[in-house]
Amino acid sequence: MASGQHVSAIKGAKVLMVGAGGIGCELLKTLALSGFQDIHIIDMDTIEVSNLNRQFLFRQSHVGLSKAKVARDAVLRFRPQISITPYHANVKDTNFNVDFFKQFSVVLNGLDNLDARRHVNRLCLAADVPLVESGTTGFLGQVTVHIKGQTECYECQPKPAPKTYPVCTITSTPSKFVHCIVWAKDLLFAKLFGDKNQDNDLNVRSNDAATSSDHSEDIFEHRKDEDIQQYANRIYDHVFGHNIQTALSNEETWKNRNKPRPIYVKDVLFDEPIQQNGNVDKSNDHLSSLSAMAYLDLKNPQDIWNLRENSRVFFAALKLFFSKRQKDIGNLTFDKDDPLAVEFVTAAANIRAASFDIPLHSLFEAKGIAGNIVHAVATTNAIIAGLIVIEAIKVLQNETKNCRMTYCLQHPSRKMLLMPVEPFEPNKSCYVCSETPLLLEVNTHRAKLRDLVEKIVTSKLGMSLPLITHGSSLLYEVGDDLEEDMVANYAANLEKVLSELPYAITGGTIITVEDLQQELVCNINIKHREEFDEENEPDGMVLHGWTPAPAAENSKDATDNNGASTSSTSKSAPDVIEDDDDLSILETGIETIPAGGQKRKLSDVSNPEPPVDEKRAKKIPMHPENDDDVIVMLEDGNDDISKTTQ
Ligand SMILES: Nc1ncnc2c1ncn2[C@@H]1O[C@H](COP(=O)(O)OP(=O)(O)OP(=O)(O)O)[C@@H](O)[C@H]1O
Ligand SMILES: [Zn+2]
Repeated sequence: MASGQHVSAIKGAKVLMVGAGGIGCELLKTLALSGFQDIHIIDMDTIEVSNLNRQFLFRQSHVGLSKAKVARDAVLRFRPQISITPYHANVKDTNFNVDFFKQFSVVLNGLDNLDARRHVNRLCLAADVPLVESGTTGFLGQVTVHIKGQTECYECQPKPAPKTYPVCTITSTPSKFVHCIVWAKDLLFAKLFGDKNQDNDLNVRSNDAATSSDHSEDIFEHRKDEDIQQYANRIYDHVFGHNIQTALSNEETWKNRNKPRPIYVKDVLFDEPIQQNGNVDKSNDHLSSLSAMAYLDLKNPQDIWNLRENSRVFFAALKLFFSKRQKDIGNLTFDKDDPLAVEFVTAAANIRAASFDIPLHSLFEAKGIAGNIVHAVATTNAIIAGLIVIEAIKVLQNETKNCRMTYCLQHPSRKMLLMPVEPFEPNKSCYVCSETPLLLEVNTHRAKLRDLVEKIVTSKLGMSLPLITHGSSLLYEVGDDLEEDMVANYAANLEKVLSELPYAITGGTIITVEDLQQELVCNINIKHREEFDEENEPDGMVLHGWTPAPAAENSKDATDNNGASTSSTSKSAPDVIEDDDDLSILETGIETIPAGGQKRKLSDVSNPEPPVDEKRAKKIPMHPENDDDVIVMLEDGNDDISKTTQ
């Protein structure tokens, strides 16, 4: 039962919700039913069919409409007296500035990507508004509370780095299906359909220079007037036959490994007239329905195709791309929502798997691995939304000491499914919420200002509207209202190496990087360094004191999820207490949390890396049930795992 104090805190609150997806729909409903009267919602998306299974405020007829607006209308139907203000917009838009944030009593995030989360964190710090942050991945979830000066900010702790694999495992010695998927998606698919100028390690290297396929770079080019089937055969024989044969010549590699088997078209489709493999004209012309499975009459995506079927899908998909989606070729990146791309990648991964004697997988499974998909669990979203509201109410009543970060586990640990943890104090060396300077090692005679802006300021520090100064001189700035000569001046600076800028950046220089919208200011100490390791330091510069986050959050920032992150899923499956059937769920209601509750943190739930601070090492024991089954990856730069529900 809510006390009078709760009621007035709730009624007087003006709340900003960011994200009206899986968590957001649950959250809006719970806020409305809890008595909140003034709710603002920002969401940039429109409703998709795939949202309907769990985003219960939306119906089929809403597909294509703004999530924020439809969510408002749906809730007003059962709470017509409250005020809900929707914004169909990106929270990074400049009109959502510090003044906009200042009007709210608390901000509640139901987002699905780090880029937006970091942005909101910074605005909340600048506006001094408490933030309740959340995320879910399948059965796992978390709610954390961030109050300026009192608790950690969202960026005080390192975020999980994307799971990566050694290049040689992918190109030469795969041992798991996921390696074949990465090869098919990031190398073969990218080579055939993506940007031709991108580096690509598809070709294996041979000890014998004469047979090295580095010489056959143009093998992947579709030659003018070449029949598509011939082209497809050539590619097939090259990547599954010739390249494997070449790899076999590196005998050292196979001393302690099973040798792969080269596979050629003639071995697999020996009795099939080649032309029948690609009667693509039967296929429907509508892009979204272009499907190799459809015209090969393969119906069940959960079937595991044999080598021959995979080969037929490979040819059909490749031919459909070249005959029906010619315009896309050269611009494609793998998209889990592109059925033809999924078919191609599944087939190619399976053929490679067959070559390396790795068990084949169904399209359904392959899509899950390739798209970093962890199936969403509506109940987790509902639990997390409830916890967000509980924490928000504590924040509104200034009961900061009672706030808890709560982790929702997949299996009970010590009879608990919900694990509350006392929030930590701000990290004194966090460059976002403290003023600790960063250190950048860079070759100031080689790196250009453009490198600094793109590799550090934008991608690592997550600044949208940066301004770079050295002493009192302005080196670079972004904005709509800049004068023409300034724009030209900054454009010229971008192309200059750091030591040749009008106000030279050299070893010992301190530059200031600022984001005007986020009101974030960072000082960066520059340290000149001559050499960088190409493999381990590909940026040619190293930033210290920065919280690493998944690379290039490019997809729907890209593609995806509500949150708890990727690789963490595999590493953080909580301990299963097998004999514990009668689980009890620890109540985390405002009244029931023991003051000074357990000070321990499931750092692995949100962070697969070892705890930075020894204090944090008191983790709840965990072990993945089966590491291989839950592996997910982020090579494509997606910051988070995506999820779907079947
Ligand atoms: N920068 C942003 N500004 C505004 N809204 C955002 C921003 N980034 C993400 N969102 C919103 O956050 C919500 C996250 O919800 P959710 O994780 O359920 O994703 P989804 O896109 O609805 O579903 P799925 O990714 O599983 O298909 C989405 O509705 C998305 O539009
Ligand atoms: Zn911080």
